[in-house]
Amino acid sequence: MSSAVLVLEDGRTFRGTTFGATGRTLGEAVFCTGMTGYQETLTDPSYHRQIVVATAPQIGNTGWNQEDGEAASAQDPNKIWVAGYVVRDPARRTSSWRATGSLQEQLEAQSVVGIAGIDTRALVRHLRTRGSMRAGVFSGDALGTDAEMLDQVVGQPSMLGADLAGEVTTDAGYIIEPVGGDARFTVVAVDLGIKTNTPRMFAERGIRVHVVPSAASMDQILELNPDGVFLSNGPGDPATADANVALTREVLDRGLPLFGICFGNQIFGRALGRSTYKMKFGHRGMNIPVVEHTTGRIAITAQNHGFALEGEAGEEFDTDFGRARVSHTCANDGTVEGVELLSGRAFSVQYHPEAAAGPHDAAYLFDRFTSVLEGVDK
Ligand SMILES: NC(=O)CC[C@H](N)C(=O)O
Repeated sequence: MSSAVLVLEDGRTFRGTTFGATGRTLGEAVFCTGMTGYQETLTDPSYHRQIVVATAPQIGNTGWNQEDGEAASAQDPNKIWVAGYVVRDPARRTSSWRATGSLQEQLEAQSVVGIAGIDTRALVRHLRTRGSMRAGVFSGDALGTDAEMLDQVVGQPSMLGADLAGEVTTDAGYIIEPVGGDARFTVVAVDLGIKTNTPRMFAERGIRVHVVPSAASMDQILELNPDGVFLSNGPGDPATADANVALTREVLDRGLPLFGICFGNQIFGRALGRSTYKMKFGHRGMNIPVVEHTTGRIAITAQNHGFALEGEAGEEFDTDFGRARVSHTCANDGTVEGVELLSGRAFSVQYHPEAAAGPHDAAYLFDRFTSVLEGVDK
């Protein structure tokens, strides 16, 4: 272990030791409050270009396994997408019957630069006060004077305006067949950074999923004869996703059922005429309470987002596709967590009903979408 330093764009530095690979990494510093599920977090494509800070003080005790990778579209579902990892106290020993190695070994093998041994509580309080910001982790030959390192940190592009879905999407379309044979329905999932568990949630409900690249055209989608369309989660600024918004508008024009999550919620909202904005520090974790306004029910949800749709709790509005409403908001800060057409044919949420990792409170949304498919005459 040698020394490493985390440099934030406002000039604050945290000195610690190397964790994983040695070298340099740049990205947006964000914090995740999950107590578990670090393997799923590290492999989630939505974290592309972000340096993730774990608020849980000890990380790595269950090592690394061959089952929990969420990087669906990479050659290896265990591909680590985060730009860097910041922890306080790495586990010195791996303890899980599923583990095939340690977290440290995996970070090194995939050349992911991290830092350990810093006061992550002070860092998270700083990010909560000042907001997520550009950062860098430096160690080994990459170490320089504070001024030299800060120059590199502020020289990188901001997450605002970053168009990243094309960097994480699948190169070619692929199919996930339903569990137990015959498909009741076919859904085309637009891969903006889709996680491994999402097609599984459809497959468990008798749905065949065609996962298509983020740049798929409406014609390519229609050739697959879908009963509905799904918009996945993904990295970057939703304000850049104009092509996906245009595609969504075509899907809605045709009256095809639509379901979106996270980035997909932002794109659906934009297709309904709403705009998005960058949040101060976003929502990342597995314990975020969301209110559903039609039922008053609260779900504890898994989340990972830094942008949000404009809107108010329960608000109804006119769109080119009929009347719509803000269906869900966050119980912590009132931000929009879901929108839907009043017709019920299209809806989306800002969180992760597929969990992986996280609570399963919101899994019923996959059942709701299946009911929408059941009700549609093709
Ligand atoms: N998980 C996601 O889909 C994130 C969406 C978007 N990149 C955001 O940060 O808000």
